[in-house]
Amino acid sequence: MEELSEQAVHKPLMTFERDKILGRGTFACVFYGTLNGKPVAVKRIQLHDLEEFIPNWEEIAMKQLDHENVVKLLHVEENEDFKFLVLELCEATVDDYIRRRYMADMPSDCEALYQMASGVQYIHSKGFVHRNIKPENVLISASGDLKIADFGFCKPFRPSGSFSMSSSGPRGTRIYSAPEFLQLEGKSKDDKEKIRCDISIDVFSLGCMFFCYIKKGDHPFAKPGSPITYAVASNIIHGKKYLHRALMQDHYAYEIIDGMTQAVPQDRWKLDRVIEILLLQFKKT
Ligand SMILES: Nc1ncnc2c1ncn2[C@@H]1O[C@H](COP(=O)(O)OP(=O)(O)OP(=O)(O)O)[C@@H](O)[C@H]1O
Repeated sequence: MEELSEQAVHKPLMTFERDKILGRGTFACVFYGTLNGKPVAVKRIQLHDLEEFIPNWEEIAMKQLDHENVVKLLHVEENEDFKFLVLELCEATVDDYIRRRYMADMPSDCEALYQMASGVQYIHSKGFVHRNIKPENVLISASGDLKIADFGFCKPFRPSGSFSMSSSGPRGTRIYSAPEFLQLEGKSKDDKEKIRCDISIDVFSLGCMFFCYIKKGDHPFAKPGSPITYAVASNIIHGKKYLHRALMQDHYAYEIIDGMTQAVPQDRWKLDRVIEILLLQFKKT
């Protein structure tokens, strides 16, 4: 009895405001809230959207992650209907920034790319592949730091770096997905299970994002000046890249983005190399 009351005293106090929605995703709604009186973001996930016999990798991964460029999970609660992930509060997404909806001071482009690459490299170092890197899933903190978020689609990978695609294929927007990932669409569950992908699918998505970040919304697989449409996914599959039409070849990021968006996974740059070059560039400026 005494133990119970002690637990009750120490249980963190979480609140959230139903009318203060910070964002919505396919499976969750994120509210402004507090944890022990401090401002936080509360991601509310309907329990029936979580598959019963499949581990909840979002929660498992986030509990293990602690890095300045990864959104921190502070607390988890559950009731009959919902799971609540209490997250460090951020101000906006990279999508808001590239669409010019977020106008606060930001780090230099080079530092921003470095931060995003460091976050993804850390996630890989902990044995997880994110699989949904896109501008909506990188958050901006009040101090202007970039943080990788939304681990709803992440998975652990084997020491070889590979993982099976099982029932999954691209989710939501497909314009940041690697070609091998897009090619899973329409395949049967059995065929998907035979296909192994590796962590370089995150590198591909991050490379596309780097370009969008620098060019404020353009895409390396979209014809410059034309709207980013479904044609992008087809261009990714067929290797139609328009990097040289939109970025000078002597721009420090040209070679990096080109290396990260190679069609063949084995040819794609590793994040160590990306980070090394960004650091050198960063020191020059
Ligand atoms: N920690 C946070 N601070 C502020 N806003 C946040 C935070 N986490 C999420 N958001 C907002 O909520 C939106 C949806 O969150 P999230 O991407 O985690 O949901 P989801 O349902 O998993 O999305 P998806 O459809 O990409 O799978 C984000 O794009 C962002 O606008």
